[in-house]
Amino acid sequence: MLRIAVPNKGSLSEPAAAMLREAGYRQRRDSRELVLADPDNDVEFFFLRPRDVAVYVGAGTVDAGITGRDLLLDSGARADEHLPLGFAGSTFRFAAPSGTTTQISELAGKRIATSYNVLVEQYLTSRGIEPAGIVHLDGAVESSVRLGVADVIADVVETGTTLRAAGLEVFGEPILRSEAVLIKRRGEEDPAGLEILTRRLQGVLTARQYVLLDYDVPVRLVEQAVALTPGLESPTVSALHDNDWAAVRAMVPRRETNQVMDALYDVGARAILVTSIHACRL
Ligand SMILES: Nc1ncnc2c1ncn2[C@@H]1O[C@H](COP(=O)(O)OP(=O)(O)OP(=O)(O)O)[C@@H](O)[C@H]1O
Ligand SMILES: O=P(O)(O)OC[C@H]1O[C@H](OP(=O)(O)OP(=O)(O)O)[C@H](O)[C@@H]1O
Ligand SMILES: [Mg+2]
Repeated sequence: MLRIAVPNKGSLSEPAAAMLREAGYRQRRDSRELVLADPDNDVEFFFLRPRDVAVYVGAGTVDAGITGRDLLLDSGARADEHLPLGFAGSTFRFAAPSGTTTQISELAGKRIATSYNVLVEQYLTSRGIEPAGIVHLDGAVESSVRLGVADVIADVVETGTTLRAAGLEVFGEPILRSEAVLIKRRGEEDPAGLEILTRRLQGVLTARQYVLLDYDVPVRLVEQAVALTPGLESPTVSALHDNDWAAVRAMVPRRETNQVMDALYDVGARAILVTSIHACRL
């Protein structure tokens, strides 16, 4: 049985469960369940704190896990990213009271509050910057400056709403771009079953990122139309009862759907239909 660690709480928990469910796995009904066996799929899920997932994977007591790239790198665990999962996207950034700090070099001699000490220390060391100290906090890091325990913070930023509410402003380049990732133990052969899990999750990613586009187009315009919808390998072109027309089917990136439909219509395609993909194996 493949043993998989999954976040039990926080921003990663719900979307991770949703993705696994879409990939055909059982997921817990009660958020207090700690372990869940899915014998039909030969896997077992362990619901752990998001920050601890990499620790268990690194120790080899579970075979794989879902966590954030930022948490993985901050953990220092002997675990590596295997597949980015496309949700819980965020950046990890420095921020300070609006208008007070504009450059990374100004961090020298400052007190920096964060929940991600390792990420911050590695970043500063690589640039030869010595802060006055790093204050470790568990959360609500944005409040630390107002409450006087730090001069600047380094924290997860998604929309920036929390920073603005605290009167803070980002400065410098992002320290890291993070998202949820599937991780495995470093330097070991892939455990049995990891390939199937990976292929299933890739199937969900593809189903989320692409739609299926069908349209009819006059035969003389097929080349012009398929240039707009090249598909992944090559689009399917089928004959229609009317010999002057052809039917085309191709996968199209979901976010480009409407632009592609407009362009196809301009070329002369008609009966343009969009269908969601429920699951796939490429
Ligand atoms: N607002 C957010 N948007 C996207 N990702 C986020 C956000 N907040 C946290 N994350 C990501 O979630 C992971 C941290 O999960 P964790 O559960 O420890 O914190 P949390 O989501 O802040 O939950 P809580 O603080 O309520 O326990 C990190 O990978 C982080 O990048
Ligand atoms: O840029 P935003 O969209 O505002 O999101 C970023 C905030 O979301 C998370 O906080 P969370 O609500 O989990 O609280 P926490 O700080 O206690 O972890 C994160 O730690 C940031 O504070
Ligand atoms: Mg949080």
